[in-house]
Amino acid sequence: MTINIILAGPRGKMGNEAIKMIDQVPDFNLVAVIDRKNEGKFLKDVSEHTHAAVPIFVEPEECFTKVEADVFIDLTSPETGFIHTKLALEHHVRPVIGTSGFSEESVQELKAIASERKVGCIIAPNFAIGAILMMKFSQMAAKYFPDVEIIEMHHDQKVDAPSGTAVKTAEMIRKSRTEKKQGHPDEREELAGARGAEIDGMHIHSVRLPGLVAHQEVIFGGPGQLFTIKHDSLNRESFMDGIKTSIYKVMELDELVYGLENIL
Ligand SMILES: NC(=O)C1=CN([C@@H]2O[C@H](COP(=O)(O)OP(=O)(O)OC[C@H]3O[C@@H](n4cnc5c(N)ncnc54)[C@H](OP(=O)(O)O)[C@@H]3O)[C@@H](O)[C@H]2O)C=CC1
Ligand SMILES: O=C(O)C1=N[C@H](C(=O)O)C[C@H](O)C1
Repeated sequence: MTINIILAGPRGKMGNEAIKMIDQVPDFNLVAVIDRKNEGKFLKDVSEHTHAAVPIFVEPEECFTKVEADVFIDLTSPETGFIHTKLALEHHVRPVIGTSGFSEESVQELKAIASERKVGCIIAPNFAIGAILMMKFSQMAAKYFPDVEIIEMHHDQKVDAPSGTAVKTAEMIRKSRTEKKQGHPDEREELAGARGAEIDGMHIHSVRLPGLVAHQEVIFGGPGQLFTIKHDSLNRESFMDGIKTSIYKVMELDELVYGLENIL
């Protein structure tokens, strides 16, 4: 079985790691990349094993029109990722999307296109198995601890805040938590943003520092006790098993799945 893959964002931190992973899986074949820069006609030195040169496309539409592929991976930015995903679905190339920051409306719009065209698609705010468990355990804990604060910490090159993982965590917690406006009823921010972002009365705090990769703590509080669930991605290899699993799984789907927890 050979799965032909197009990847967008090859010069990025994740794109680079994903190319190494694709190269190591005998079933996977990188057939093209989409990049807003094209310094050479072909992608050089990306692979010790890819024998054919991999063409670089600056125009995504041209890429999907000219190149036959089974799966499309996006690791860029939310606006670009959304445009790419739409194009991939329209060309019947199954998207596996790691790019974070898609709005709920964007996900719903893509879901409708995927269903209408019967094309598999996976959007995963986090591909690390430990992060998925952190979200699942948080969902379980929220049934007993409705008071919760989410603290996500990332490298200082991250453009979107809060992280896709933090938003997904809050969405999953929402399913089991009795809705509650947390903190003192008269609470006020003396400095705008002091209490972080809010989803259904839960607060999300975003920390950005050099030295960090991707980390999240979900802290639950109850009378006389605290309960903390924590996950750390120490490098980008932590996301690769999830991408690999998604590439195989998306081949069997005919609709959009949002979140890796739904395919594991
Ligand atoms: N789902 C998951 O498990 C994970 C998801 N992510 C997400 O993946 C995405 C990429 O992360 P990361 O690799 O760290 O980021 P990087 O900034 O390192 O890489 C992003 C790449 O996308 C390119 N890009 C950005 N905007 C555009 C655009 N408008 N058109 C074309 N290319 C563009 C950049 O090009 P240029 O260099 O020219 O700016 C760059 O090469 C982010 O959304 C991040 O949150 C990250 C880690 C794990
Ligand atoms: O930008 C990152 O690095 C990461 N982004 C994703 C997110 O926004 O949740 C996943 C992971 O946290 C790393």
